[in-house]
Amino acid sequence: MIDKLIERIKELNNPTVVGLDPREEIIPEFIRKESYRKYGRTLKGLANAYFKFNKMIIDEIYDLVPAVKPQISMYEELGPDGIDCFIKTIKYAKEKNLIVISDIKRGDIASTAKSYSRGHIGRVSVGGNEHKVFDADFVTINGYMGYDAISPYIENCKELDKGMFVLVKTSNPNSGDIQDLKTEEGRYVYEHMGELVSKWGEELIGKYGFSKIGAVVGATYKEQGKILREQNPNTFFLVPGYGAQGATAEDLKGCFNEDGLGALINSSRGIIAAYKKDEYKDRYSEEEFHKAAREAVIRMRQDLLRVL
Ligand SMILES: O=C(O)c1cc(=O)[nH]c(=O)n1[C@@H]1O[C@H](COP(=O)(O)O)[C@@H](O)[C@H]1O
Repeated sequence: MIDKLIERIKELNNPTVVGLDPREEIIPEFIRKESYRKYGRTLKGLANAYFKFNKMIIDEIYDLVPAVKPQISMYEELGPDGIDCFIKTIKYAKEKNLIVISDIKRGDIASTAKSYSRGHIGRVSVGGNEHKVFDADFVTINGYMGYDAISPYIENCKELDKGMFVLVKTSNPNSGDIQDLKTEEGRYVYEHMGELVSKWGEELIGKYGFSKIGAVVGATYKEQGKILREQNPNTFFLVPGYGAQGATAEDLKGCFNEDGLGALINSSRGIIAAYKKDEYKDRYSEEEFHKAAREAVIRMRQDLLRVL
């Protein structure tokens, strides 16, 4: 799947992934009203609104970007209806030939991780009957519990051609609380985690020289991105932080190698809530939120290609 992702990035000349992180406050009123009329102001009503929102965004950007990244928290908090919307969103995105990164950031002991892996990128067996549940192409994983917390996903990555992105240097303001501590050898913890991820992925390297096991490297940490890129030539980066978190194209340039590969840049609020921003408000109505999202994708691509 990492090879397919790289091929799609090359075909579209666009290393962008759109984060599908719906929140009630960014769903346009016409979608909320219609859904609440049908299902009431209920969790089901909001989950239905999320799917309508996601579908309109996907229909507007599927020809421009290689991937989407639904963040499971926004769906989980709505309970079963939210999970149903998450599953329907993944399914619809894949029907539109989009690669799906399920942002689940799971981390647990091997026996538990096995269930996460089976549900999200594997198959669940019921009386010998194999079921695909979430069926994402990639998942995000927290590997700070060590190798046994990620090893159960490797089997599915190998057998079912899936992938994962392991947290290495996260984009949040306090990532340094742990990730910037120094090891006995005098390296930063994030460097050590980067090296572990490289090692964990060395058996899964595809034809473009990148492993199915990638790393999450925040665009908000320019120097660290450059260091990690140099230290881990076979590790593909999922790079959040652009746009809403303040990172710019210059900040993330170091995440790419000299061939302009090696990173997939995420933007969630910057794309799906573009219509609420001043530079879009006067040209797009709420009903045209998906058109604003398309323009935001086009502008992001131009911004990225400017530095590549
Ligand atoms: O795993 C992630 O995707 C992730 C890692 C990280 O270090 N920082 C980070 O922001 N993310 C996710 O990337 C998305 C960023 O959203 P925006 O800030 O709206 O573009 C959210 O879904 C976050 O959960």
